[in-house]
Amino acid sequence: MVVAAALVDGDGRVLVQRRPAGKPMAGLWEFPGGKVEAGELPEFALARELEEELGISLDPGLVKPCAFASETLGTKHLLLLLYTLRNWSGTPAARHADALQWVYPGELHALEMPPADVPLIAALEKLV
Ligand SMILES: Nc1nc2c([nH]c(=O)n2[C@H]2C[C@H](O)[C@@H](COP(=O)(O)OP(=O)(O)OP(=O)(O)O)O2)c(=O)[nH]1
Repeated sequence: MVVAAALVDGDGRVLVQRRPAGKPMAGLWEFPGGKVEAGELPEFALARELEEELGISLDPGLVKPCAFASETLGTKHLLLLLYTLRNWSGTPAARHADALQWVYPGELHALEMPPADVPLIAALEKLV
């Protein structure tokens, strides 16, 4: 199970990051996040991952469920839970990704994203 967040700024743009060389799906744009560890609540896993990947801190109670994807990836099955987040502390910085960008949800269609993310764009367009 993987949790990810669309950080939403005051203009209604969302943050995406580019997966670095050496990782599966390198070069694709994704929502910051990562795997939920055993015994961890999803919202706390998300707060941990966003601290590690972006250097921001957040209240796990303030993330809002947005959509999910269920997709077979090679020999594994991915359950991806996407949340939105509008309040956090700190300025996001690319600690793991090789680039960050803020885009309007409609602009996500033009980015190369993992297959599981593509159906999530429509949900974000409605919610943001
Ligand atoms: N973070 C994130 N992962 C995604 C998205 N879409 C998608 O298919 N994935 C997949 C890619 C990976 O197979 C998996 C996330 O694993 P990861 O390896 O990036 O996560 P992690 O940060 O826990 O990584 P690591 O410690 O194993 O390096 O979910 C997305 O939008 N965001």
